[in-house]
Amino acid sequence: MASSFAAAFGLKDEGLLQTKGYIAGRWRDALDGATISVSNPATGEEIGTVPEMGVKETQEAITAAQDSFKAWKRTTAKVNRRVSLSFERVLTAPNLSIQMISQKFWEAPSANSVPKTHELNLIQTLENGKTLNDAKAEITYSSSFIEWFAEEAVRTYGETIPAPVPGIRNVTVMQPVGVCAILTPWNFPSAMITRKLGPALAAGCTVVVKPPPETPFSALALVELARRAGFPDGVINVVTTMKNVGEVGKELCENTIVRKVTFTGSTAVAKLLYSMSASTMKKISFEAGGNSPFIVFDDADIDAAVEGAALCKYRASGQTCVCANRIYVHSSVYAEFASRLAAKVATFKVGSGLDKETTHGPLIHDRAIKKVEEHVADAVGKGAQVLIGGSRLEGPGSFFAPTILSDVPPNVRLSNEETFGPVAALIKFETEEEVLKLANDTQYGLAGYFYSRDIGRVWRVAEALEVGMVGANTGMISSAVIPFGGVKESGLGREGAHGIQEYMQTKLIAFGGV
Ligand SMILES: NC(=O)c1ccc[n+]([C@@H]2O[C@H](COP(=O)([O-])OP(=O)(O)OC[C@H]3O[C@@H](n4cnc5c(N)ncnc54)[C@H](O)[C@@H]3O)[C@@H](O)[C@H]2O)c1
Ligand SMILES: O=CCCC(=O)O
Repeated sequence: MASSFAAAFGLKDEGLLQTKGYIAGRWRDALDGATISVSNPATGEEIGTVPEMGVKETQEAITAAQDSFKAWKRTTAKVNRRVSLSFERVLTAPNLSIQMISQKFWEAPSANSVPKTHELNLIQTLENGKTLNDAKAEITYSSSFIEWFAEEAVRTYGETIPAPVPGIRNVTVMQPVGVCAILTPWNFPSAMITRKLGPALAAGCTVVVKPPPETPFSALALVELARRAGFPDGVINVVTTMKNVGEVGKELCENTIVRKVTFTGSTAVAKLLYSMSASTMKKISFEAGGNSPFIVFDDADIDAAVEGAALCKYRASGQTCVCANRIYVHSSVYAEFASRLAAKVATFKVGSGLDKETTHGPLIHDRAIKKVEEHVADAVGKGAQVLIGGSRLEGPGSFFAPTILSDVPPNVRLSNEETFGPVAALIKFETEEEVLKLANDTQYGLAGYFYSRDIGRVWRVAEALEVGMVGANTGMISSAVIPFGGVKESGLGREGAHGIQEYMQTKLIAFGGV
C-alpha cells in the first residue's frame, strides 16, 4: 500500500511515505483496522489514510517506550550525540532530493517546470498546503532542532554545591525524565515534533508521539528517518488517532509510566491536558495559542514595519502561533502604513503550494475558513472596513484571500481570540500608554512585536509587553536557539535554547562522612 501510494505522489524514496503507526520498531495498523482519511487542503482530495488507533495501541506504545528507556537512558552522551547528528544528516541529505513537478504532481516530470526539492517538502505541502518554499524552510528549521540538541546532549552538566556544614559534599546529576508523550499541531507538521523530539532523545528519554490527524505523514516520515539514523526500536513510537483522541490523550496524561507530557496546540486543549496530567503529577511543557500584538509607533521605519508585518502576519497564510493578530498603528502614520501594506499584500499569489508562483497556500480546512469568516464579519459588523480581500476564494480547496481590515475598533472578537488566518486587523492609537494597555488586554502572552527608533521606548515597551517573546524592529523571531514560549494562557515552559532541561530532572547526591 505504502509503496503504490508513494509512487502515485512521485516519491523516489518510497519508504518515506509511511501509512501506519509505529510501535516497538514495527509499522502497525489499528487493532480494529479503522483508518483516518487525510486530505490535501488545496484540493480537498484524499491523499491517503493512517490508522485510527485507540487506548490499547497507546498502552502498547507506552510499554515499548518504557522497555527501551532501560537501555536508552544509559547510552553515553557521546553516542547519543552521534545518533542525533545522523538523524539531522538524513533529514537534510542531498540524496533525498527528488525531481518533482509543480501543480500536477501525478504526471511525469517535465524539464522546465521541475524545481529540485526534498521529498519531505512535498509530503508537507500535500498534507498541510504550505508552499514548497515554506516547506523547505520548515524542514531546515526542523533539522536545526535535532542538530542543536545533539550538541546539547554532551553538555548536560551537574553541579557541586558547597555544603553549609562540615563533612558533606553536595553534587547534582541530570537524569532523563523518562517516557515522554509528545502531542503536536498541524501548522508545522515537522518542526513542532523535532522541537520536542530533539531534546527528549538527547536527554535520554523515550517517546510516544501523537501527531495531528491532518498531517500525520510528515511525522511518520520523520520517524522513518530517525529509524534509519539508528535510534533503537521502541525509543520513538507513533500513535495516530482522530476520533479516539480524547481517550488517547487521557491515557497519555494519566498513565503512570509516562513521566512528561509536552504539547503544542490550542490553549483549550492545553488546559484539558494540564488538568489530566495533574492526577499523576507529570512534568509538563505546553506551547499554546497566541494573539500577538504588532505595534507601529510614529517614529518607526515604515518600510521595515511594512515588511515585518507582511511576514509576521501572513507567514503560513496566518497560521502560526506567533502571527500578529492585532496591528496597532499610530494615527500619524496610519494612512501611509495601511496603503503600503495593502500594496504589498496585493502582490501575494494565493494557490496550490505545489505551484512555484504561489506565495501563500490554503488554510488547513473548512473549519479554519469558517472561523476567519466569523472574525471578519464580527469586525465589519462593528465598523471595520475591508481594505483588501475579506472573503473565501471560490473553487476547490480551503483558500481565503489575504485580507486587511482598517479602522478596526478594539472590542472585536479577533482582539481576544486567535484568528489563525490571513487577516491583518489595523487599529489606530494615539499614545504609548494607551497602546500598551490594549496590547496587554488579553489572556494570551506568546509574542509581541513593535517598531520604534527611540531607544528609550524600545526598552520600555519590550519590558512592558506581557509576552514570552518580543520582536523589537523585527517581525521574525523564531529559531532553534531562542527560548521559545509564552506567559499567561499561552503556555508553560520554554523550548529551544535551554529546552533540554525540560526533559531532565535534577538529582541531588549528598556525600556524607567526608
Ligand atoms: N505556542 C506554540 O509554540 C504553538 C505552535 C504551533 C501551534 N500552536 C497553536 O496550535 C493551534 C493550532 O493547532 P491545532 O488546531 O492542531 O491545535 P489543537 O489544540 O486542536 O491540537 C493540537 C494537538 O492536540 C491534539 N488534541 C486535540 N484534542 C485533544 C484531546 N482532547 N486530547 C488529546 N489531544 C488532543 C490534536 O489532535 C493535535 O495533535 C493554535 O492555537 C496555535 O496557536 C502553538
Ligand atoms: O506556530 C507556531 C510556531 C512557529 C514558530 O516556531 O515560529
